[in-house]
Amino acid sequence: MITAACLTKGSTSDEAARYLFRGIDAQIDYHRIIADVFLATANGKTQYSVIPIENTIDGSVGLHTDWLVDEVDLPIQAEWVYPSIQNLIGQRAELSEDNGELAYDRIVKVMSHPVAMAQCLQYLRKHIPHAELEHVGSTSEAVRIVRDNPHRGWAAIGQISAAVDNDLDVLERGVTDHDNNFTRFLLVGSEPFMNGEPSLYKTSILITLPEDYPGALHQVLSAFAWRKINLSRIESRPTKKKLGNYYFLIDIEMSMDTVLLPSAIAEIEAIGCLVRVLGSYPSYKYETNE
Ligand SMILES: O=C(O)C(=O)C[C@]1(C(=O)O)C=C[C@@H](O)C=C1
Repeated sequence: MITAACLTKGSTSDEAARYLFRGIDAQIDYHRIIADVFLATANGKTQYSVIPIENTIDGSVGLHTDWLVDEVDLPIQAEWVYPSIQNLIGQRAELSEDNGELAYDRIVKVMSHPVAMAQCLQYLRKHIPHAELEHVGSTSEAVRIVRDNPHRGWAAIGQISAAVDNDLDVLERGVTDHDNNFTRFLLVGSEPFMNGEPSLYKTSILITLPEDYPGALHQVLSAFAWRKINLSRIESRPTKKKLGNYYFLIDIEMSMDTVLLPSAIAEIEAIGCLVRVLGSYPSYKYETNE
């Protein structure tokens, strides 16, 4: 059996974890905030942590990236994408007109995870502009708070499974501002992970450029370019040491066990860059039978 830490039961992370672990005997250990999800594995309580890292609409999740890079030393062992379908959840009887139609004006507060909320901002602005928006640790926590506070005009943005588990109604389905909304998740931990045939292998590295070296980033990229190594993402994040200082996170579409990649990294180190390998791992596509 494998063990994995994840955000609260009924969250998008929970559904995504169950998808990755399908067919595997896995025990999921739930936590209210992402710091505790990381720490469960860092402190040896679970083998893995399930981390949402990037969303189609809202982009990279900065806080989670910073934890991965600065706070723990847990290699990435897999990545996968999972659809992020958000719904407006609450008590239908309390929040609808006599004819059963949703009464947006009765909703005084909407709660959700900041990333889930960000995926629905245009919807909220259009239909419930008067409501207070409140961020909580996960979408499922938002649903639970709404359940525990009936008759106050509160609603949550979250998963259908959380509505069912908490005896609440799905007031409106699919309220994200764009279709095809997916979240990319990472599985981090010290042991390799495989479940089925990955669509490709990736390696993620963190690069700190030497100071006062004009064209350093250009040289880094050219080490990959002339070897025809495909990069799928490059992102800069502040080092938090000095305004204007950044490190670069690069996702490479290649496993570390090739001759090419270690030689590219050696070339980058030779110009004075610091390179940290965050993991070399299988990448899984989302496949549905529907
Ligand atoms: O709150 C949840 O349901 C989560 O799993 C968190 C989270 C995130 O942090 O990115 C994960 C995916 C969703 O797209 C929105 C929120």
